[in-house]
Amino acid sequence: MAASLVVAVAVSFVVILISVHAFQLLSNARRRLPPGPLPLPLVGNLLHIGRGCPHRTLARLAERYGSLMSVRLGVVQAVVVSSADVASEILHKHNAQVADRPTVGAWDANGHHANSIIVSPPHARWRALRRLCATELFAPSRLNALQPLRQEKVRELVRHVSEKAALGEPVTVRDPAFTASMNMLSRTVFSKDLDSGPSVRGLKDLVKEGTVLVMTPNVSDFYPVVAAADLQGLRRKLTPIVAHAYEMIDKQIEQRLRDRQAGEPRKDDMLDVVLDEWKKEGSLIDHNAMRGLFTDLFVAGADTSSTTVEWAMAELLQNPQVMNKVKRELREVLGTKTEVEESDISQLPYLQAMVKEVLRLHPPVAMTYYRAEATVEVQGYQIPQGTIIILNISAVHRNENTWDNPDKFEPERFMNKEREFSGKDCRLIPFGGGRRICLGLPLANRTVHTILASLLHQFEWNLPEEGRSNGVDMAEKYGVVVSLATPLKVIPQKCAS
Ligand code: HEM
Repeated sequence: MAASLVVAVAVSFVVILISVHAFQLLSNARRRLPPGPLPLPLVGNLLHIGRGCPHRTLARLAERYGSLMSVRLGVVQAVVVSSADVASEILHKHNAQVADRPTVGAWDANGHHANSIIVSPPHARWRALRRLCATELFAPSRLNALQPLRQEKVRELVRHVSEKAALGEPVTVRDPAFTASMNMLSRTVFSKDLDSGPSVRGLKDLVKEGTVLVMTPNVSDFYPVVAAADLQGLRRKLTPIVAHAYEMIDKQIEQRLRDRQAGEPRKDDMLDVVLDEWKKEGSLIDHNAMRGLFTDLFVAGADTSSTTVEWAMAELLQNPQVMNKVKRELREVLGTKTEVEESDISQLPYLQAMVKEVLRLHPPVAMTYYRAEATVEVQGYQIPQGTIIILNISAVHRNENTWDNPDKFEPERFMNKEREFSGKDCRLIPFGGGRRICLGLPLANRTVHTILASLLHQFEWNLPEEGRSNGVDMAEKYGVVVSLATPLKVIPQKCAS
């Protein structure tokens, strides 16, 4: 009797599941969703996407289903954009309706979701913060004024590599590049290093551990009804990490307020500007918004820049003729000057073309995510309100309808071409586009070019023995950034001055 009851319940469950699924498929067809692989009950297309490098799997699926493709992530409806034309419709024509972000379960640790500029809905406080960033924090005049503080960090990087060169030891490129990017950012925000002394590993580890947790596929994001339960404990594990980051930021805020009271001169860095804004009557920026903004700048800023440096070195070692051309340009433009400064970058068109090509082939943020706040029509299909829009930057950058030899590393394709990262030209969008375009673009541009130019101008680079016979392992690892799966190790040799 009991056994037949269990069978009856199980059969009813399967019938309900199949009916709901069939109903969903029918209503998808009625809603004119873009085509896509057939979703399975409950898991949707998660099995199609797999766990390795989703930007690659989705690009392959798009070859079959089109550059606007439906996928279901668990029970969450999404569409994937894989061409410049469709990206342009999303980023230009409909951007006002699709500039929200999806909820990221783990990101709500310590209430960070409400404070984070990266995931905030595009409403009043987010707009106020973005305006402040564009007009003040990342304005050329402020970045120029803080340049000497960053230059000290470039010198420190060169000193570190020189020591390795003197010992004949290899450098694991991503490590000093990460430290330099993090410190250049920290100097721009707080006029000091946050990671000197015993906390060096502290800040670095916070960012690394935090990003791993955020990028772990999370049941909460695919089945929002169970999000509160935090079944994998990702939000719980991230909570002390965010709390620690907030604590570090609070210390900087408190110290600066004390300095102000003691009549210390202003530093006019990002912290000073944000504190001024906070004190204004009716300001939308409160203590939590400051914590959210500064935490997000470190999360978004350091790994992206250092990963770009590592990919660039990897491509240059695979393409010695490009390496020689960049070095020759540096010699011709800088002459006997050994130190590269941010103001030199505009005189180095081939270096800039090379960085563009690196960001085309290896965009560190391979996919970015939006959420439709209203139903929009794109390419004759409907994207219903609430749908997640995945912009597959990597697929757009390797689309063969846009690029000749899309997988080939050819910086020359950017020489004498007006192709900037502003998001206007959707063929090249490593910083995303529309209202949510990367906030740190102006600083990232300076950081990446200066670090790379310094490393290339001052050193010769050679692969260690095993790399010389096998070449660089260019396999990717997916995370908040897409990095080389095997960290790149190279032996520096100081150039004769
Ligand atoms: C090579 C370096 C970098 C790359 C490739 C990069 C790329 C991106 C991309 C693709 C997005 C998503 C844009 C979109 O959704 O349309 C983004 C967002 C963002 N980036 Fe960057 N980024 C870099 C460096 C930085 C730096 C240095 C900072 C800060 C100092 C920064 C801060 C941010 C922030 C705060 C957002 C979220 C903006 C929002 O949602 O309103 N990024 N970045």
